[in-house]
Amino acid sequence: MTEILATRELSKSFGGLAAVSGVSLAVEQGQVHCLIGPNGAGKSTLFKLIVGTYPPSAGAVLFRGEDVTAARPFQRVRRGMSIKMQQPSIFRELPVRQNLHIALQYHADRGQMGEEEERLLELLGLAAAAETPAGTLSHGQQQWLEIGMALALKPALLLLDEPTAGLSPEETERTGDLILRLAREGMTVLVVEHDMAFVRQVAQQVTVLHLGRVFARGSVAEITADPRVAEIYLGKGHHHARH
Ligand SMILES: Nc1ncnc2c1ncn2[C@@H]1O[C@H](COP(=O)(O)OP(=O)(O)OP(=O)(O)O)[C@@H](O)[C@H]1O
Repeated sequence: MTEILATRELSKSFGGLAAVSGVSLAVEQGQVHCLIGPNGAGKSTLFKLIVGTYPPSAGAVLFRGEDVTAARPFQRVRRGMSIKMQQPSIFRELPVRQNLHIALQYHADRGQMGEEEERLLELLGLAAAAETPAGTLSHGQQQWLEIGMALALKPALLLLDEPTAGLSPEETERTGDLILRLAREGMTVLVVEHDMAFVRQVAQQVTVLHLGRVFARGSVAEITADPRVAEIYLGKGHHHARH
């Protein structure tokens, strides 16, 4: 197995607070890797360190064998990271197809754009909504469109920050189906997620963060059987895993 992404002893402090401390994480090529943990565990901060939103206080980020710790977000994207953040980035007034068209301009060659649009529309389950303004789609459909725009960049690694936030259980399961389909096609995916049903559906590897550190790692079966993991979710002062 080859690592596509690794962090080495990565840390980030805000003032006196160590949001992420000494996190070493390895994402294997072709796997769906989920990053979980109770509220405040440091998941979003770690994600932002990986994509380059924040510089780390210490440690390194390695992507496809290169040290990208000092690389800007757009440089990481150019090297093959594609990111769906929580904040929407679709063009709401434009039809779904046009959104994909814009995202594809960076990668698809002109002759293939139409074909790629159709492939993505079908993959996302949005073929019937192709001419609908993106802003009028359901929340779930908007999330899928966002994933499609990230996919249009033909990434080596797809990074998703809480792709099921605010979705119904049905929409969550469909999102899981989409991720599984991408995984079967060989995509590597790193997902920050709260929803354990979704994690069970998609994850091959799970890393549990707690208080900024790696608390546990393993397969879904190993993580869900670990009583220490259950304890941190139920611990006083923490919220339960959502849903
Ligand atoms: N920009 C910031 N400035 C100061 N403190 C921050 C900042 N971002 C995060 N923190 C703090 O760092 C810790 C980790 O937060 P982070 O958002 O990474 O956790 P999380 O696991 O993503 O939580 P959630 O599940 O609630 O999204 C928290 O104590 C948070 O308050």
